[in-house]
Amino acid sequence: MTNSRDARAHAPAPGDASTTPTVDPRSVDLGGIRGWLFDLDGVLTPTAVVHMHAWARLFTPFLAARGAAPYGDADYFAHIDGKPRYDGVRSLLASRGIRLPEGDVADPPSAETVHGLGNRKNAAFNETLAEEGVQPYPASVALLDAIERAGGLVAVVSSSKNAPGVLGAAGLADRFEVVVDGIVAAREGLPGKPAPDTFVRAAELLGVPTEACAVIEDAESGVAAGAAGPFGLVIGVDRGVGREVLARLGADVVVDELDELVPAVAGRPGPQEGSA
Ligand SMILES: O=P(O)(O)OC[C@H]1O[C@@H](O)[C@H](O)[C@@H](O)[C@@H]1O
Repeated sequence: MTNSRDARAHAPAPGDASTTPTVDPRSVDLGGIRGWLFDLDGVLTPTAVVHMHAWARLFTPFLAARGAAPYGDADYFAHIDGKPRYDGVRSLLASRGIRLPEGDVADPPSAETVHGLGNRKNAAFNETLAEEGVQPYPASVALLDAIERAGGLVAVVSSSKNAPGVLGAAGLADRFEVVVDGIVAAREGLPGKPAPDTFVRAAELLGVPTEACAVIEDAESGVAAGAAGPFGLVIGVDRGVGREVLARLGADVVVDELDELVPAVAGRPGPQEGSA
């Protein structure tokens, strides 16, 4: 998929130091937006934290045993957040100059391979999810409700192969016409975030041109993916990455909670059309 940033004149290039101030969520112009592409973990559900803790359970003892620089939350945001599972492992290992054999998806969690480590983290993630369950962010559900009332179309775009389980546990499975997750991406050979391809695919499945879609993301890799594609709007949700970082990476609007966008969605003139 080509990088078609040129279609979006309103956001700074990723890494551009001259950050343009983001737009006020209450007055953002949503006139052209008909499709809404939601990230899952950290946007719809608080499961980014579950992922974060599971990664820490993996990498804290792993790095200590190798005498490498200790693992911290900053590592999650910089190297792992929002990326597909094994890409997260590769990025973190690269940050410490550690090379491991790739192994295979069937590797047991005890294997000292890229896939073994990813599988170890996944076991920790599923353990926590089963113990604690998951409730969606109420403010995100409020935005979903407003979009539905306005006739917009919604999709989930997640790097996670656990997305169906998380959506089901959160009671959100029936809310989405389209889900492009880690399973779909692997099946279709789509590169994960920060590449824009999974978002582009979701727009295509919704039947809405990318220029009429908004990308909603909390992760650096996810906002970068939105900024790398020809999307109408990139909305950053600040769950810890920081407003400035999200804006610098290309978020046009940054919110603390998604219900900040409800007035703008509700104030739209007339119902939205279903497809392109
Ligand atoms: O659940 P999976 O398939 O291991 O996916 C991993 C990733 O899924 C993403 O949705 C999270 O934002 C990441 O931080 C996480 O590492």
